[in-house]
Amino acid sequence: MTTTLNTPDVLARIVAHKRQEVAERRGLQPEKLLERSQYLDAPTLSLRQYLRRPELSGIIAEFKRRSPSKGWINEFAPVERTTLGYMQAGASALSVLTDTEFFGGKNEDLTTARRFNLCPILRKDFVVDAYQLLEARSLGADAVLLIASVLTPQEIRELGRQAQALGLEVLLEVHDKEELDRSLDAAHDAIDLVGVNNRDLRDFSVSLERSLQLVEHLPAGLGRVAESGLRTAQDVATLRRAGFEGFLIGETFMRHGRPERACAALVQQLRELSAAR
Ligand SMILES: O=C(O)c1ccccc1NCC(=O)[C@H](O)[C@H](O)COP(=O)(O)O
Repeated sequence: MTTTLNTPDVLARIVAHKRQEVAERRGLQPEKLLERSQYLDAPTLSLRQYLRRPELSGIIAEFKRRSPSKGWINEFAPVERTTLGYMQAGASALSVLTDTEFFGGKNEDLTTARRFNLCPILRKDFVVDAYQLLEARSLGADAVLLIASVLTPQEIRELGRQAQALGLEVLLEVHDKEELDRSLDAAHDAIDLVGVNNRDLRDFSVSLERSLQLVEHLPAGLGRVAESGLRTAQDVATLRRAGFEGFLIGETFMRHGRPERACAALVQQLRELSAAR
């Protein structure tokens, strides 16, 4: 059974479910077992550095089957063909949603993407416990998301440090300046990239203005990522001109019967836009 939500406390419900899920998973697969993964000895790839490679588009292409706001987006897209196609289309990195209850993903989606691609992979999930960091590493992820609105600054610092100690990069997600300031004050060194989420989780509306207003406050040393609601090459070009290096795009691609082709078309339009400048 999966869940679609349109209530203001969507994140609270996701997080409550996640805590329960982590407790169950720890019972089934304790840390000792996760530590046996082949990926723990393999080096990780830097998302921050890949986003700065000038020959790449900066796009982090997301594998997202469903969402709390939209329900099913693309139930049947195969992970192998889609993620490999994203990278062949010119994406810089991948994001894989592993949450099952609300997003229809699974851990195996990430390991499948890992087997087929040599690029940074962000494990997109709702981290509330250090167990999930080791789990992310054991699945072959290179980076994890920490969401400022569901963690205290101290939790961000602790989880961020533990992630980095495992070789993972940390993408901190913020919605406004207040979340940004309190997280940076407590945990600057435990963060590698900052993502501004354009989606208002109270009503699910999206506005790129959120990113455009916050970009000047993002520290230059950290990777800068615009997240959610990006639809066109023009959106990406506008955000790039404003100072962003990374562009996280899910639904725009996944809505298409062949998501990788939608990604290729957008990358091509982006090339045409920069050639015309
Ligand atoms: O996508 C949602 O409806 C959503 C609801 C509640 C919490 C998180 C949610 N999305 C997770 C994401 O961060 C997005 O998948 C990601 O930024 C890509 O967004 P989009 O391009 O708009 O699919």
